[in-house]
Amino acid sequence: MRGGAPRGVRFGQPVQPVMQVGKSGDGFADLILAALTAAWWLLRTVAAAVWRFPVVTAGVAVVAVAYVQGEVLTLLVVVCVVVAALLTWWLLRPASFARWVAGPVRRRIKRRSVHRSWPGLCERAGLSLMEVDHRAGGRTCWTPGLSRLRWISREHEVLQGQVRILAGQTVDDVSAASERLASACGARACRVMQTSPRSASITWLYGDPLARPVAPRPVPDVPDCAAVEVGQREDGAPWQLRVAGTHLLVVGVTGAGKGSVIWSLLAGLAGGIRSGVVQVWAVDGKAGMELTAGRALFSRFATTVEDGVQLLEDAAAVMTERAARMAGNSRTHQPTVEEPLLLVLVDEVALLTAYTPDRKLRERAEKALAALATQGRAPGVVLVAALQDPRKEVLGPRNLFPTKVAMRLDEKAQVDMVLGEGAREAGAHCHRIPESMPGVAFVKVDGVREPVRVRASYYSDEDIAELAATYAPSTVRPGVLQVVGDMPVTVAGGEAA
Ligand SMILES: Nc1ncnc2c1ncn2[C@@H]1O[C@H](COP(=O)(O)OP(=O)(O)OP(=O)(O)O)[C@@H](O)[C@H]1O
Repeated sequence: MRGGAPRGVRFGQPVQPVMQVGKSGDGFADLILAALTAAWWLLRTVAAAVWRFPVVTAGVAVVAVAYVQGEVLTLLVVVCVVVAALLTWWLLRPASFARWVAGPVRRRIKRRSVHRSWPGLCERAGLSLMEVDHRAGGRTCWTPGLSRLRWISREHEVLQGQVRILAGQTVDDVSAASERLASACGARACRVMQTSPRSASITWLYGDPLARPVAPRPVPDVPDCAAVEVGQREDGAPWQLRVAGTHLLVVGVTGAGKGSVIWSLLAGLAGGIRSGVVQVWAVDGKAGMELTAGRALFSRFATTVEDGVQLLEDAAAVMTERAARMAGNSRTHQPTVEEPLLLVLVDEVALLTAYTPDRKLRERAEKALAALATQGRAPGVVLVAALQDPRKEVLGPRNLFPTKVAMRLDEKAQVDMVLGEGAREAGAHCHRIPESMPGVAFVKVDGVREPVRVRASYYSDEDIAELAATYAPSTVRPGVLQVVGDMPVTVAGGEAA
């Protein structure tokens, strides 16, 4: 059994002592052995105390030295002066005291307490494995190793470490215990993310950087379509969304903040919209209520179901024509002014599919959406769809969206419906997002096991108006895909062809 014992284990606790004292039958030898054992125990205990409680042991040492030197009074005066100075600081400047004294001390205590209690935590959370040595008659309790424990965000109190999982365990086992690990450590949440087949990063979140609205990000002149910054992640890092070579589905009940994801995305791409490297065709099934404010950013805009379906079919035609041209030459589309990345944005897509009474229109919309979702990625035609109701009969090709954003949802069963099976178990509690936190969501990207909690930047009506006024696409350019009237055409010699 020991041969198969897990490698990389950092904590191993023998539960039953294997070494036995007093079997030699020689009284003097037994005495020496007992004295050596006692000395070894004392040495280990003192070393452990110094290692575990350095401040306390240093304090005891200082008091002992002062006592020996006969300077106890001087020490008392020094201690009183330091305490008085700290008290005055705390009373006069509580914020700077919290920043420079209380915060670091609290974080240090918390980090050490998590590190120290980790073996016990693992045992209570069912993450330990018991190994029985039948020959020696002992048992050893193995717990997953915890290393590199550090605060990755002091401001938001995010503590992260690396867990080396035991042979016979999976990262899912650690994920399943994450809620217990969070409450045992007094954290708001605990997230587990696989980093290699045998290890995972474990993050305890004490503060919540998403508790307050996230301010809009600066608009880059040249957008990075592989990582558009649209908000903040719960670990304090920026939330970046891939746009090129993917499709994005945003789902949430009314008022969940789907609009903020859309506006954040448009703002992140605005530099490209102005230069013409990105083109946005938008459909607002709610008669333009949501998107009209950004009308100037769109090369094409539909506010009725008929126009919306036509727009989707035209986008599918552009996609087919590009794909035919690219066949045999290139497999990835490089956005240029001549052939921009085409973002097809559909707000409340259900109005074109499930809620349209006209069966023919519905079928045309479903066909165009399915074509865009299945073939649009390579030729640079990206579908971004927002939806309130995640049921399959409302939007069929949900699984064809590699990036899914689930905002506040009504029922917990809807979480896996949007993000895929196992997402709720992995911590995506969209049904628990409070109404008071619009813009908060869980994002799941295909190929990444764990959903990530995020909040989109908030754009006020004034921000949107300014965005539209500043970043509207430049006018007609020769040889460029343009929309004239309501039709996409390539303009020759600066005039509509
Ligand atoms: N990221 C955000 N941060 C702070 N507040 C937000 C955010 N997003 C939205 N809100 C607030 O929530 C309200 C509702 O947002 P929004 O209209 O985007 O929701 P929605 O999901 O699009 O709803 P509907 O489906 O009914 O259009 C907004 O008026 C705004 O006040």
